[in-house]
Amino acid sequence: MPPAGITFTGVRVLAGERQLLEVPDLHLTEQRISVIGPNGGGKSTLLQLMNSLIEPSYGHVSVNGLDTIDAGSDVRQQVGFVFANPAAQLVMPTPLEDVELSLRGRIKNSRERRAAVRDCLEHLGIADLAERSSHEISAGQQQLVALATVVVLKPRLLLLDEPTTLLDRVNAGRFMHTVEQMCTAQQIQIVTATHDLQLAARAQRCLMIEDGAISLDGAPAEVITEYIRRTDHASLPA
Ligand SMILES: Nc1ncnc2c1ncn2[C@@H]1O[C@H](COP(=O)(O)OP(=O)(O)OP(=O)(O)O)[C@@H](O)[C@H]1O
Repeated sequence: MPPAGITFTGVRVLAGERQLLEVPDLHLTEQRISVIGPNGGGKSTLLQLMNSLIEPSYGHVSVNGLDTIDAGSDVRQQVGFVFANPAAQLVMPTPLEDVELSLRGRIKNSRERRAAVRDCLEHLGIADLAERSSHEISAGQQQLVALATVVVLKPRLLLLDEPTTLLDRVNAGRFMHTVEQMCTAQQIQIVTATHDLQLAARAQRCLMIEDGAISLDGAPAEVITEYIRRTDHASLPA
């Protein structure tokens, strides 16, 4: 059995001469991890390294024992990515067709494929949306459909990059509750980058990233308290 979790070893990401992120040594095995920190700190860069959307300039990232460069396509099969804006992930007229599109390469038989789609929508509590217009459903519903297009592929790791930015508090809470229930049931690891500190507090481990480095790493309550302390101070007018 390959080692579970995500490992960073001697990782540096450069854009030209500029260093965007440095992660010398990190091993993430907790089921729910949150990543917080100021704009431009490097949260999205960290997530994108985990599904080989970005390759490290130095060092290695591995997911469940697979190197993200040497085994990039295998890693992408294990990793699902949900972005802030669901509209970027929904391209078909209806949720049913969008989720089915994800499965085209996996299940050739159309009846089996439809059944798998309906099953997934059912699990996420959005079966009633299957044939609605994707453009007419609410932002919260669209985000659940975007999630469905990813989880129908049964990833082992789910990366959420500011997934509740466009949602109100009630829908944000519902969305994360659905994600957490499903991921716990299916043993999917979740890494969530977010500015929503209530959401970040729901994780088992929290990383704070600023200026391209992990500055705090530990229990969410402690990391978040320290983040608030530092930023309260910084946000006071001179
Ligand atoms: N393709 C790129 N080329 C050059 N620089 C980039 C690129 N992508 C991101 N950066 C820079 O890398 C740094 C980290 O950006 P990143 O998007 O990871 O931060 P973030 O913490 O997710 O920010 P935010 O909270 O604003 O989404 C920023 O300085 C950004 O300008």
